[in-house]
Amino acid sequence: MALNPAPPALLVLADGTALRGYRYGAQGTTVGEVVFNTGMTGYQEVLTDPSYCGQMVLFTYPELGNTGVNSEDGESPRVQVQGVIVRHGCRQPSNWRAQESLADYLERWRVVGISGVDTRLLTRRLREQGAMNGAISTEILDPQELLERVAQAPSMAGLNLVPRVSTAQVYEWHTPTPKQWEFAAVCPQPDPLVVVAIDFGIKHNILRRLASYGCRVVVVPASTPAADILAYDPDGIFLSNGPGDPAAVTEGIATAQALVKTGRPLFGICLGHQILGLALGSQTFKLKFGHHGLNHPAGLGNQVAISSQNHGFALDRDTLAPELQITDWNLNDQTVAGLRHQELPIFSVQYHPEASPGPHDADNLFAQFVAQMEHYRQIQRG
Ligand SMILES: NC(=O)CC[C@H](N)C(=O)O
Repeated sequence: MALNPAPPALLVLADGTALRGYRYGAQGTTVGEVVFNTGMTGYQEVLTDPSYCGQMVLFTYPELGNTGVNSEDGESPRVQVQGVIVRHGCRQPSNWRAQESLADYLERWRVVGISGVDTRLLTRRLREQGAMNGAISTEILDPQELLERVAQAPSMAGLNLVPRVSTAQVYEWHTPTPKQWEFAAVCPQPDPLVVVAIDFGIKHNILRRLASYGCRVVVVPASTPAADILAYDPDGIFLSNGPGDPAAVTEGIATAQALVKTGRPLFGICLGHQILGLALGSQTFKLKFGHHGLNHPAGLGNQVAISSQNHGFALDRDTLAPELQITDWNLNDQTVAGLRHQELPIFSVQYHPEASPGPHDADNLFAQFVAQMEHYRQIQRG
């Protein structure tokens, strides 16, 4: 039985590039910043990562959706991306864990996508000119008309998207990484360390790794003042990943400033790393096309970790506060990938140690956070 051909769809970029393809996901029109992701696996994790809020993801891997989607691999309870761009979108998945096809999943979450477009051409354009806004539509099929929609969209620089994705309620997280996927020694704790995680758009796998390392995790909204965080008497505070321009998250930066003064252990990932840097007086800038992939080398000296990355902004190495020491460079472009405070138990990484796209190289950072919290607790309890 022949499958009905998918209905037409149109993609335009802000520079006027227009490509025709087929609907892959929901009907409608969507506008956002287009970024390319070079990962060969993990599309479900990408699509549900709250850090992608406001962005349309162009997958450079040419075949998407083969393993479908399941109820376990989401990094948050919903699809977060603004749109999906693929070369070939599989409509009939085959995998023992598949519960739904990717196209149906996108449609269920009302996310507009396009397949059948030349993703190599688009990637080259974004590499040459930088990430830019774009639109996908299944209903506006005239390039000029769709381009007018793109022109109305705000630029990512200056956008605070954290309120769109942060939790409204405080909750506790208890679920560790499932046994069949666990790869590091887990230390069960009789008197668990208490971590308050500030949710700027937190990924489930960060919460799972903290639980796997024996922590009791209290997740709080991004707008929670420092005094309310300290009311939990946490052994450590975690600053999560999240979407948008870090410099626009002024409330989070002020909270981090207050927390730094307490001397408690702080650990930041991605947006959390940028917020810690900003809190200490450093500045951020927008990268040309960002880092979105699974194999970015990060390191210093002869130590290199293969890391998963997803960010469009970075801390400016020339404005780093003097008390911050660089622990990792992104070895592709020499941007700052990791920091440690010289005196206080504070450290952060621009990459994602919780992601395990094959390598688990950076998972030991969670052990490092735990060691700092244990040390802090010992000192406090004398
Ligand atoms: N994954 C993240 O936390 C991304 C941080 C920030 N939104 C950036 O694009 O740089």
